[in-house]
Amino acid sequence: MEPQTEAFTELDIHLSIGQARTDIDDLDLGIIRLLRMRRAVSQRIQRTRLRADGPQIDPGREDDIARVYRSHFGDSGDDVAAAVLRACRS
Ligand SMILES: O=C(O)C(=O)C[C@]1(C(=O)O)C=C[C@@H](O)C=C1
Repeated sequence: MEPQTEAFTELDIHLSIGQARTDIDDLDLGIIRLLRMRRAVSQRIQRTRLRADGPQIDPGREDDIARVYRSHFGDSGDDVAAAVLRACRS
């Protein structure tokens, strides 16, 4: 392979990874925005239960949520659900 062609290919790869990383950064900001909105709603529910002298946590509901994440991400869905639920605790 010609050195020039190889250099161009490397630049091409570098640019395309850079663009993809910009896309990922934008997507992460969207996920963070959604997660903050989710946390606000979740904390409202948790506080309502606590004010009524109920438990903060509803394990049955958390199992249902984990099942949904598992159906989308397989075994790692459990970890994703656990992280989401943890981030949304009061
Ligand atoms: O759905 C509820 O009852 C909530 O309190 C919300 C939520 C959640 O973040 O999804 C939070 C804590 C509970 O253990 C279960 C679920």
